[in-house]
Amino acid sequence: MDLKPKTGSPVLTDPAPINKSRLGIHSSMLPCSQSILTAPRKKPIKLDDVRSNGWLDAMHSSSPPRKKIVKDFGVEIASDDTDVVYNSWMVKYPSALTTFEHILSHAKDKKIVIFLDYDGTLSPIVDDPDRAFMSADMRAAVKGVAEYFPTTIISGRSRDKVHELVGLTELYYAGSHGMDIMFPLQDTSSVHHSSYVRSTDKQGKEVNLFQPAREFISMIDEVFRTLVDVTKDIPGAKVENHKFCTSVHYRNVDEKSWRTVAQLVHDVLKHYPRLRLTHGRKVLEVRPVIDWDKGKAVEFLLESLGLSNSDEVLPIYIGDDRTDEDAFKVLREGNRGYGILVSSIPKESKAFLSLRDTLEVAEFLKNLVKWKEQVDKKP
Ligand SMILES: O=P(O)(O)OC[C@H]1O[C@H](O[C@H]2O[C@H](CO)[C@@H](O)[C@H](O)[C@H]2O)[C@H](O)[C@@H](O)[C@@H]1O
Repeated sequence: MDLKPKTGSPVLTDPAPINKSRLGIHSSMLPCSQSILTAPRKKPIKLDDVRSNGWLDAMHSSSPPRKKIVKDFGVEIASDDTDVVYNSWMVKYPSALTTFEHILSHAKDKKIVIFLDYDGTLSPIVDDPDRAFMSADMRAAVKGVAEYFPTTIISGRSRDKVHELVGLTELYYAGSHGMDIMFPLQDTSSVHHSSYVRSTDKQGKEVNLFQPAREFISMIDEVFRTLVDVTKDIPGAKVENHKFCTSVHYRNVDEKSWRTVAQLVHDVLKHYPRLRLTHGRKVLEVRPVIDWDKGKAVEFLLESLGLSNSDEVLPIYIGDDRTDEDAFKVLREGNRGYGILVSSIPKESKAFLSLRDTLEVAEFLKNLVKWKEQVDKKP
């Protein structure tokens, strides 16, 4: 895998907009038989102006309100009918709760491995990123699955921050969109990466640390400080430093100023050809131009944990964000496991299944635990 930083202009990779004609197309939910949906991607665009390069459009479509989604289907639908739209979308992305038995039939004789995104998956989206807490019920559900199945949280946040928010020691953490992975010491001779080092975790236990963007730490810190400075007069703008990437939030910025935010970030990035921009939920994410994302992190972890044999292992990845699409894609294209999209609105995705919100995520995790307890009880 090529981990060398590439140079060139930052390129936006926005997902395809929702295509009404795709609604209602039934696809089998079997990982091995479902056709691959290749969302058309925008061509790389030179970053000159945030309106012409698509940044603003992407900002408006990020985490859109329900009304806007309905409009995007190209038809005027009374709000009561949005459930009809959601239900037809679910033909393509069935609920992981109602198809639970089906998932289990694929899990038979296989080891389930769980990957969980944090924001929007384990904690509901809230205005203040510092107050995105998990409920006690969710924490218990995550603790439960981690007791039975190898479980990793893969977040855009820094590893330390997401560990602090989740507060559990019995699982693994990958921060900065998978660019900072801590995993247990074991025989790593099968791992084809040399970029991991020995380290110790918070409990003083020896672990492996994989940080493919290590050389970018000081650059990210510099950009973080610049972004804080240039956005300081924009009410509501918030910049976070995640060590290997940095985020500029505009959720609490007046929509009239979104263009200014985008232009400021764009102007800073012009000086950093080795950094690129991606879009999250009302957040602009600046990260190194390296061939690494949540999908690569999933592959790396499966390999590092000795779980890469797809005949014996069933990975399940649950996430809500555009960055989770990279992981869904890896599972779909590798014909293994299930990507589960958390969304209460219809959204084009590479996931196989869906869950409506964090409450359904907790229910799904608890169902897995109940099932495993029953299986283990059987003589
Ligand atoms: O990969 P994730 O764990 O989903 O992290 C992605 C981003 O999540 C956070 O921002 C999002 O959640 C906030 C709290 O609900 C919300 O206020 C914000 O609008 C969302 O974009 C986090 O703050 C970002 O840094 C992460 O990149």
